[in-house]
Amino acid sequence: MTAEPAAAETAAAETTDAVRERVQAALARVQDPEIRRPITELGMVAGIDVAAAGRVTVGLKLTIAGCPAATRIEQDVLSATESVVGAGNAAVDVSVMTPAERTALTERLRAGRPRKGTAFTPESLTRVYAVTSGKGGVGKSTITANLAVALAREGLRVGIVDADVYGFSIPALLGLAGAKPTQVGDMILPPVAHDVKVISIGMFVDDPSVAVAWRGPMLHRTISQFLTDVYFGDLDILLLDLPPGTGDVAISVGQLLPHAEVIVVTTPQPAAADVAERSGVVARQTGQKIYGVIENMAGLPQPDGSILELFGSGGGAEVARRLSAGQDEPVTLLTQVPLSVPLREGGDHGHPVVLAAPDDPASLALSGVARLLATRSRGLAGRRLPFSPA
Ligand SMILES: Nc1ncnc2c1ncn2[C@@H]1O[C@H](COP(=O)(O)OP(=O)(O)OP(=O)(O)O)[C@@H](O)[C@H]1O
Repeated sequence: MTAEPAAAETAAAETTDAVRERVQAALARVQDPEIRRPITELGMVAGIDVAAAGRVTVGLKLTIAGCPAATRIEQDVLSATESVVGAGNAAVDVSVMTPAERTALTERLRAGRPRKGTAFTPESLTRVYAVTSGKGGVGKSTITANLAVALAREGLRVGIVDADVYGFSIPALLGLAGAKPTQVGDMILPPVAHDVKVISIGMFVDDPSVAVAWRGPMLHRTISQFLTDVYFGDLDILLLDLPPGTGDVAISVGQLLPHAEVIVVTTPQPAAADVAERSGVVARQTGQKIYGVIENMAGLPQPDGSILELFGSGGGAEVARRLSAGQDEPVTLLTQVPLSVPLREGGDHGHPVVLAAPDDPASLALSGVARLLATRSRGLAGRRLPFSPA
């Protein structure tokens, strides 16, 4: 009988194809941790070889040699393959993309956007908030980091641009101290922490005193590059941590992101209201809208239930009141974040308080603002309307 071997061969071939298909489906669930897209969409699966004995070897192409996420991706590919063919029956053959493959990847990620364009145009669906303060040390970076993480926890796609040239503390606040972005061709992949994509001036300078000496044009170029060359993908919300005060960065952000809305952080000290108000006024002069004020370091709850107003009271409401003067829409005081030891500790350990201690009063205040931002629609600020005046 000749029919039997032929049928057996067909069955074996079908099995091979079926195994390959199932492995392919399993690999489609493996994400590149930096790009956050399935590796199958990124051209990172070079092949799936199913040997006669059912052993499967997956060819994995890393974007660059020494890719920081290499071990994790390789392990995820192995686990995904083993979930189909069983432990011990899978192997991963790792290589690196050729320059041409890398270019194809970056083109695909740019999705037709011109090489030098930013994804964050006024027409884009990403809401942009610039967090600013009149002076340093009022907790602006801590608030930015916690808002970002709380927004990501709400299921939003969130990125942070840390443009605080004098105190780029966002990486450390999110547990990314020392992290460096991966460069794929002319594209920069931002490190990810707690589901938030982060890019910071601090990731590009080894000596912090170097960046502090940067002046307007250099700062402008750097922020512009962050907005064009960094692959954030489709974001729901981009937060910018601005340097305190009213300097060059605020002006650059006004030019590069005219639709950004500003959140002013201040302390309860009425004496700090002047400088906080000024930072808002400058933002407004550069064409941005002020969304609201956050008062940080409000009263410290005491064991007996009383509140110790270490930094006085009323500063946040005062700044909101002054910034509302002459405006059609009042600027609101979004929340008062109390002084909190867990908040400070969370920052020191790179584990934001909204995750580490979600029931802490500071977490509740910040999560409340995050929910507010999460449910706001993009609005029309800075957006070109689809008609022109007659
Ligand atoms: N509500 C709070 N309770 C306790 N500590 C706080 C609170 N907010 C901020 N801090 C602490 O205050 C210090 C300054 O905070 P942070 O670095 O966020 O300020 P900043 O305004 O971003 O400063 P700069 O602009 O100078 O970088 C940090 O040690 C932080 O942990």
